Amino acid sequence: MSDADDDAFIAVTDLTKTFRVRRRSGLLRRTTSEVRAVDGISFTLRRGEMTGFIGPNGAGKSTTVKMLTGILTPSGGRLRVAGVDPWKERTRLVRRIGVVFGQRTTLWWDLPLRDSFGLVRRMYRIPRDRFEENLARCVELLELDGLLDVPVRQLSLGQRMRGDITAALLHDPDVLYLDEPTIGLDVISKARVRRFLARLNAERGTTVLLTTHDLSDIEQLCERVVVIDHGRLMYDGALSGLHEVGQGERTLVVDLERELPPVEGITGARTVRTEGPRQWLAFPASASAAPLVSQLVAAYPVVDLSLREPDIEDVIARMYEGSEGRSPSTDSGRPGVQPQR
Ligand SMILES: Nc1ncnc2c1ncn2[C@@H]1O[C@H](COP(=O)(O)OP(=O)(O)OP(=O)(O)O)[C@@H](O)[C@H]1O
Repeated sequence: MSDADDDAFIAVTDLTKTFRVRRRSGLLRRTTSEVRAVDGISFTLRRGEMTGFIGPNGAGKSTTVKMLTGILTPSGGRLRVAGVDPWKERTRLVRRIGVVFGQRTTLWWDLPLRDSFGLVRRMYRIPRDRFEENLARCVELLELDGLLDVPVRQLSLGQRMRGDITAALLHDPDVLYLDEPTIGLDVISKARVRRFLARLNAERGTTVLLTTHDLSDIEQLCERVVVIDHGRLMYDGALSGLHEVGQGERTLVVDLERELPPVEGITGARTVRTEGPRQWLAFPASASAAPLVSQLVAAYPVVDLSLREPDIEDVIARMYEGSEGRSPSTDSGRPGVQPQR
């Protein structure tokens, strides 16, 4: 049996990363301090799992992904990705992983997409037939037809993102790290990218670690979510459990015919804000909106309605409230607020 068949395809154990930062203090003096970007996190991913990796800005997500890809060396702990130590065997690992950063492209700005892909083929020494087959598949599923001869600089954000995803997959990686793959995309482009990723995971069994601030990316793609903050593991479990732990709330935004006192008497909801004829009603994320809507429409002159999902920052903030007074991590490395997997 190869290491790739092991249950823990990616194993992160007590992983730590500290950076030494030099700061000017006063006119001439400089002081050195330490930033603990990743502070003893542990989790494992099985082969073929698609997992959300989330946390607020500065939580340590990128630093963790950089260690998983071998770009950064850990300060402590252990790491295995597809049986390989990323930092020590980076060149071996590179063939097994693909990386997509939503905020910057790995494509050549002045070259048409086709030429960028050709360079990727040479870099990874991908056999011609394998390359052609993978490219044709991505072009079809990501709807890149007609864009292959366009220079990258002329592509829209959504088109460029689909190009980046293709470039990351041409060498058939076993693991794909995606960092904000839907950031700035319109609804249609987002849907296209999500559909593609779901299919990739289902058909090819690609192990995917998805970093995003968009909770609906996670909702549509991942059953499991790993949350970190201040470099520490806050939660590892089902997305539904995260809502429960974080007591996530959804909001119904209601436009009434005219300005009225705060809406009341709607079972399971409470009015949290009013602004002219518009009112915001919060209710538990796990509850259905349908009964609230019927009660509202029966009792109030409703002109329009829309639903707002909780965002990741909200949910994490609530996790903190829920675990107030407790350390984010228990001795086992699992947080007090974390459910069992
Ligand atoms: N090269 C570096 N030198 C010093 N500090 C760093 C370095 N890289 C990251 N940090 C610090 O480490 C912490 C974690 O940063 P990281 O980029 O991993 O967070 P993140 O969760 O990816 O945030 P974001 O969502 O904003 O991208 C932050 O405090 C950041 O300032």
